Amino acid sequence: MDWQTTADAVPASIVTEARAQSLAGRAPATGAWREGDPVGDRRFVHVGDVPLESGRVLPSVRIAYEQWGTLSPARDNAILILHALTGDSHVVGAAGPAHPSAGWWPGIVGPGLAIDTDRWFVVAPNVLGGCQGSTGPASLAPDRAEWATRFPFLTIRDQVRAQLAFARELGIERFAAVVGGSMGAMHVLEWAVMAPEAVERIAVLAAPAASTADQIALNSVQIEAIRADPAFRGGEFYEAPDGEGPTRGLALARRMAMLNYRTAAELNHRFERSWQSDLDPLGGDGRFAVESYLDFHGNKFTRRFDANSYIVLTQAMNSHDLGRGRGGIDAALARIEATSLVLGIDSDRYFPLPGQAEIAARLRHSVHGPTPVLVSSEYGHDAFLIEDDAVGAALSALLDD
Ligand SMILES: CC(=O)SCCNC(=O)CCNC(=O)[C@H](O)C(C)(C)COP(=O)(O)OP(=O)(O)OC[C@H]1O[C@@H](n2cnc3c(N)ncnc32)[C@H](O)[C@@H]1OP(=O)(O)O
Ligand SMILES: N[C@@H](CCO)C(=O)O
Repeated sequence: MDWQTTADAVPASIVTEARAQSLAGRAPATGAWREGDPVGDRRFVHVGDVPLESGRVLPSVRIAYEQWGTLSPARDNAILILHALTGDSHVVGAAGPAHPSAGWWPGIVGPGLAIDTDRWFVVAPNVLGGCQGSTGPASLAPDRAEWATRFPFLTIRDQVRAQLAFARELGIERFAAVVGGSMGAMHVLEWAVMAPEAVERIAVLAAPAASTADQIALNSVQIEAIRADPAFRGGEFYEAPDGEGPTRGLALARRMAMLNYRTAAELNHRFERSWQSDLDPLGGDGRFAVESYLDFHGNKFTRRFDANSYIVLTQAMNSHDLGRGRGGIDAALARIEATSLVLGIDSDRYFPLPGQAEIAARLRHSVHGPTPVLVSSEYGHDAFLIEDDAVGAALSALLDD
């Protein structure tokens, strides 16, 4: 199938009754993109049924994506970018009616940047289970009602299987590079093992070879924060009579996650002990600036994300184990043939450096030898989204190899 002609914007006429009500003014129960919403730069491909590791089959899967640059006649200049937990296909570009947030990697992808769109054809799909256009819990199942709690448990490998089908639909047999940070890097590792013939280079930024007990624990309390919100209704909140979704639980999960993504040093340095209001501590509400910062990010997040999607994607991250069924992590890493970049951040308390050191030590074709490229940053895990100079230089070295 021709990649240019498979892109089909969902017709505006496909508007569910529930969505029509929310468009008519009722508060939306989810921050997910839904049929009938503005499409913006999104394109869609239908990849059919996706068989899952669990033995179930997810039918009629749709993948949303965006693209930049021009695919060469030989189709040999494509780069696949895979986003982190709460990212989406909007890697670069403005916020607007179709995109609640501006692009998340504007300093890395674009003309003249590390991933130079004058040279490379860049394509970025929204992950399976996500909520910005790809099939996920807020999408309509074949019976035209939301999947909600009927949506299956997904693994990182299930999501990569959908991405492989997506690449086939685009007609791209081999990527010059598959690049991702955090959850996206878990997908990158699986690409390198599941489809070595389709991957020339990989960039693994700030992720482990397998989620550790500590990481699973940090993730699981966030899931529980969502489930404890009465408005979660066991996951069946899309048709709630009052239109309310589990925004309190989702915002709390995001606040907790932000503490994994940033560092004590940054928060202490940036906010000190300052109060949010000039009136504090004498007549204000006792709120510290750092609390306000977390509230801000928690609340903003609920406007762009779906609580069921957050659970599905977090569980997928917990499932991550490159060595499962492959004789262990070392054996799986030894199978990787791609030219590789592994990057870690010295202050990352979510996916700490030893996780990347384990990967780098086992890869045979690393552009920087047996240790990860080290990014020194105060920002912690989120540094892969913020430290454009260091991350860009490492990516340039990989792509010039
Ligand atoms: C790979 C992916 O795709 S992940 C998706 C991208 N990630 C996200 O969007 C996560 C949410 N965003 C973030 O975590 C960050 O904005 C990053 C990582 C993208 C960039 O980090 P930074 O540039 O350091 O932004 P920072 O965390 O300081 O947030 C800035 C916001 O906090 C607000 N803020 C700062 N202090 C306070 C405070 N005391 N009270 C309330 N709000 C505050 C600012 O007004 C600013 O608002 P804006 O986003 O509307 O401009
Ligand atoms: N800020 C990133 C961190 C997770 O990698 C996100 O929200 O997806």
